[in-house]
Amino acid sequence: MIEVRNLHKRFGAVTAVEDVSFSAADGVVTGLLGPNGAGKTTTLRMLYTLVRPDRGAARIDGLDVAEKPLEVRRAIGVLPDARGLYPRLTAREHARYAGELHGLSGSLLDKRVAELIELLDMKDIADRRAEGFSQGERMKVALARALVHNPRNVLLDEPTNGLDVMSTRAVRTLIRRLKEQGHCILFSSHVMQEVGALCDRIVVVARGRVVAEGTPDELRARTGKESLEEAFVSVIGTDQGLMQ
Ligand SMILES: Nc1ncnc2c1ncn2[C@@H]1O[C@H](COP(=O)(O)OP(=O)(O)OP(=O)(O)O)[C@@H](O)[C@H]1O
Repeated sequence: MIEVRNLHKRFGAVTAVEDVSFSAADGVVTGLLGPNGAGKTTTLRMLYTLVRPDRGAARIDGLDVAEKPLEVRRAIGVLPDARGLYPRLTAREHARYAGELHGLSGSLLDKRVAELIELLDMKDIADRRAEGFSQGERMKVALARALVHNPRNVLLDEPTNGLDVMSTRAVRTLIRRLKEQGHCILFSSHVMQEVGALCDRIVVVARGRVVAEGTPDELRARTGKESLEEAFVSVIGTDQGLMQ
């Protein structure tokens, strides 16, 4: 469960996030949708304790991100915007290393890593070094690393960015599975089709502010638009940066 209340963050003269509030419940896929520069990544970075909010608060499973950063990090799995892999480690070694950092070991870790390799369809790359991996392969490794400790809350920054159709489908299937298992999933995207295909609730952000929030049906009803696409354009005021 993620609760964000009145978050603010400035970088010098740039206000990246201005009074952002929303909640993301367990067993629900919540999408943070907005054009480039809207403040999605900065919001996620505050949630995963990389950036300290100037004002406001965020809680993950009741833990305040500024007061309990270590506990928060244990309760979340993060796919950050920079996927940085170690070129000399294999896909399996990446997942194992992340698991060890979370205190997993022995047969429990072996089993979990094998499960993720199966789930993410990574068998053919599992024991290859990451050097030279394609974008989709890198994404799968980063996802395995994010999920190895079976975190209750999963934060994904643009998880399907640059993926082909098959890899996008694999990521969508994984997200649906996590939802069925009761995880809280928050993902950011600037692609409205992606958010429309996956999300139960959508938080629309533009220029650092939440401009609309609700289920796809609620957003359509509120704007009086038949398609979700038209509803988004209506709340943001432009379709710039929201189409793939
Ligand atoms: N470390 C930083 N220093 C200075 N400005 C920053 C920093 N991080 C973000 N910003 C600025 O804050 C604003 C919001 O950026 P952010 O990355 O949060 O947007 P976003 O919605 O994730 O965009 P995108 O879809 O392009 O990733 C932008 O104007 C960006 O240039």
